[in-house]
Amino acid sequence: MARDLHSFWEWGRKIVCVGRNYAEHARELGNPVPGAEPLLFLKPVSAYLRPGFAIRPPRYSRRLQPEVELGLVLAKGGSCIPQEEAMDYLGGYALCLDMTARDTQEECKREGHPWTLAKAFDCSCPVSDFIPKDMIPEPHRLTLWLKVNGQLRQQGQTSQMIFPIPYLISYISGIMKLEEGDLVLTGTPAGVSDIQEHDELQAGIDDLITMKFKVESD
Ligand SMILES: O=C([O-])CC(=O)C(=O)O
Ligand SMILES: [Mg+2]
Repeated sequence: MARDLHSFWEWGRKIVCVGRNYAEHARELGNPVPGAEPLLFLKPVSAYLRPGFAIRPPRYSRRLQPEVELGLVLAKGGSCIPQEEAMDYLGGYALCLDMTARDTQEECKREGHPWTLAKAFDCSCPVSDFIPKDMIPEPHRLTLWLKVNGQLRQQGQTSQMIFPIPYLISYISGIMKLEEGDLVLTGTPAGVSDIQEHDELQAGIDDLITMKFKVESD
């Protein structure tokens, strides 16, 4: 039986993240722009954080950065989904932050280690309410934005994605089965920057949806 996607973070199965899907962001970190294939990594479902709860930086990082991203919520599962059918597998969207311990990520890159410590810690996936698919008829014509303490830090158009949504669903499902309730983060536009304790983050998709999170450490 189909489950209620409005609470997908409570029962969803996995979070698949796409990296460097906006050329300008890849360049701002001095990374190569992906060639033929997207860059993928995973977050566990324990990374989910809902508005009302504070973002708590991991103890080993001094440079925490939010990345505003469009999330895709799967309504049904499949393997090797053809691009032409990919949108039928989508149930809707969510606004997400891919919280990144940038100093840890730089060390992982230097050492050739996986990004788990940099990307998969508790609180590393703040997520908005579920947005049903029919509320976003043109997902490649959205503006994603992020303000820190009221100041605009990131603003980007989903039209700038290197790999568009149907391609991503098809590509990922050819590697790992996508399941109902899975979330796909589609990468962040340019403008990432450090945040500090007590900062207030506000992110949005145009004026369609917005969410707020405070940064606290204990
Ligand atoms: O850490 C990175 O820059 C890769 C990434 O997640 C993104 O591009 O959204
Ligand atoms: Mg990201």
